[in-house]
Amino acid sequence: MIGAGVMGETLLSGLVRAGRRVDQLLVGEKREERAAELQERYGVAVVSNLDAATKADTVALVVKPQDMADVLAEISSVLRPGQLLVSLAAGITTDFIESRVPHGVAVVRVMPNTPALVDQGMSAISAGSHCDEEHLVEAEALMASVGKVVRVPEKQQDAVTAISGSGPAYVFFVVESMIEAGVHLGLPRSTASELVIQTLVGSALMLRETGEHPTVLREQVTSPGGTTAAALRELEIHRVRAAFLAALEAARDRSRELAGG
Ligand SMILES: NC(=O)C1=CN([C@@H]2O[C@H](COP(=O)(O)OP(=O)(O)OC[C@H]3O[C@@H](n4cnc5c(N)ncnc54)[C@H](OP(=O)(O)O)[C@@H]3O)[C@@H](O)[C@H]2O)C=CC1
Ligand SMILES: O=C(O)[C@@H]1CCC=N1
Repeated sequence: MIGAGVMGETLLSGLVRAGRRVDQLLVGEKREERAAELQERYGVAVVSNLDAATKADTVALVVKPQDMADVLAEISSVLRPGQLLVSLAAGITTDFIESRVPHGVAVVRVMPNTPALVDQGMSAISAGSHCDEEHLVEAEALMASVGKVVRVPEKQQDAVTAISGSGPAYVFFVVESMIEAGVHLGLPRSTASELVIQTLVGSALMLRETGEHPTVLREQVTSPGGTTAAALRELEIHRVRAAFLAALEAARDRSRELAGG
């Protein structure tokens, strides 16, 4: 693994929880303090990027999109055909990577998300042009250590990034907003937090376990002339639905821009 920040460490911790042998993992990390932290926390060997790329059959690239070109320039000379590069970077296309590494290196683009930290991640994967089924299965197995995995055509990855990649942030934003509103209504902050978090978890499980359309579930809560109808009217007046559409379009567009630096 090259790049062990928020997402890299999330994946690393998941691999360790899933029982991957730590002696088969290598992390490329330059900062000494961070290297020591990772070594102590997971017992994983922290090496140079070149070392990691030389020794590993599969290299997960978990650096920021803006650092990807530099990292590829650094490791390209030791990469070989058949080796698998799994990129978790937003916006970076398989073309971008393939044009910077030796011909025949297999590339898989992945869009993960942070609920991977509690093994409830959502990853979408897409094959590059030198990728066979075995490479895809390998990338799938990697991401399945931390949650659910789907295959998508690469042209959908910017939209996926806007939905599930960035999605946890929108959910946390809604949670924050509801807790603050609860405090405004006079609830102690701890009570408001507990109510909101359990409501979120319960609603999420209902969606998954009933398989019902969210509209049906929302209608079940909305008694005629009641409290929910009054609240939803305000959300419509404040154009929350339109705001979500604009927000997701902005995220998709930013993903498209990122490969350009
Ligand atoms: N956070 C998220 O929710 C998600 C992130 N992603 C993708 O994951 C990638 C990483 O994001 P995130 O973890 O949030 O970002 P972070 O900034 O937390 O992590 C990036 C890491 O890469 C390291 N790094 C930078 N340059 C190099 C280098 N040359 N060699 C080795 N390591 C290097 C950084 O080290 P240092 O701090 O020392 O510079 C840092 O630890 C991004 O491409 C992002 O698009 C995808 C989906 C979700
Ligand atoms: O904000 C970002 O760019 C990254 C990609 C998806 C989630 N975090």
